[in-house]
Amino acid sequence: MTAFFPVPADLDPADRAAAAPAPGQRLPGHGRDCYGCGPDAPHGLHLELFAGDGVAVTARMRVRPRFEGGPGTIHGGVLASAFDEVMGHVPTMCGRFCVTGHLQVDFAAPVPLGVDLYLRATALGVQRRKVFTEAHAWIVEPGPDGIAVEPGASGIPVAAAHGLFVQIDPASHYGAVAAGRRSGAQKS
Ligand SMILES: CCCCCCCC/C=C\CCCCCCCC(=O)SCCNC(=O)CCNC(=O)[C@H](O)C(C)(C)COP(=O)(O)OP(=O)(O)OC[C@H]1O[C@@H](n2cnc3c(N)ncnc32)[C@H](O)[C@@H]1OP(=O)(O)O
Repeated sequence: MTAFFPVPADLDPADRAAAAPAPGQRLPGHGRDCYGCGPDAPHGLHLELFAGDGVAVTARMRVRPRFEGGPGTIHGGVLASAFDEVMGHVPTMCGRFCVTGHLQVDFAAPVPLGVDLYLRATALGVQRRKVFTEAHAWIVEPGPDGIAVEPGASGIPVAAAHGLFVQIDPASHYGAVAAGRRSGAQKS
């Protein structure tokens, strides 16, 4: 799979925060209405997120009919959103809250509707407020509970992604957004 993503040579290592959830622990997500991870988002992805080893986050997702792009296949933007969400949680494993500055996806194979996807995202390193990430997605067999588990040898790699996430202070960042909304922007 070809990818063009400039990664600075002088990144600092991304250290796992002492308070990060243990590997395998379900992550709570960050908002019930979040398009990516919120259980109450009616059209959302309903990603289930888990802490991985080191500074890694994994996710599983069923490709619902409402995610269609080309006939019978996932919309590329939906897969990009899934990568955004799983990589967006990686900085939290380092105790940082970040927003997406740059997101890049390489699509390697079509993803049929109805399959289960497994995603894994890791940190490549940090530089000041920037956290560089990469992620991969596989089609996997459903697990015992009916949804995807870690890909074994039978996992089919379908896409990869890179991201640059920028650390913010949530109160001031979202406070400024809310102030802008009150001053006239409409939420539809
Ligand atoms: C209230 C409750 C909170 C509760 C929290 C609970 C925990 C939850 C846990 C986890 C959840 C996370 C899951 C989320 C998943 C989804 C994430 C999304 O989809 S986020 C939506 C899309 N993204 C945006 O809307 C950003 C919009 N952009 C901005 O706001 C700004 O541009 C921002 C913050 C990204 C940067 O602005 P500046 O003014 O603060 O900083 P500057 O100086 O411009 O950039 C800092 C560094 O980053 C580089 N940079 C910034 N943008 C870049 C870009 N696009 N490409 C390359 N470099 C970039 C700059 O060159 C600079 O680098 P140098 O340190 O100087 O080397």
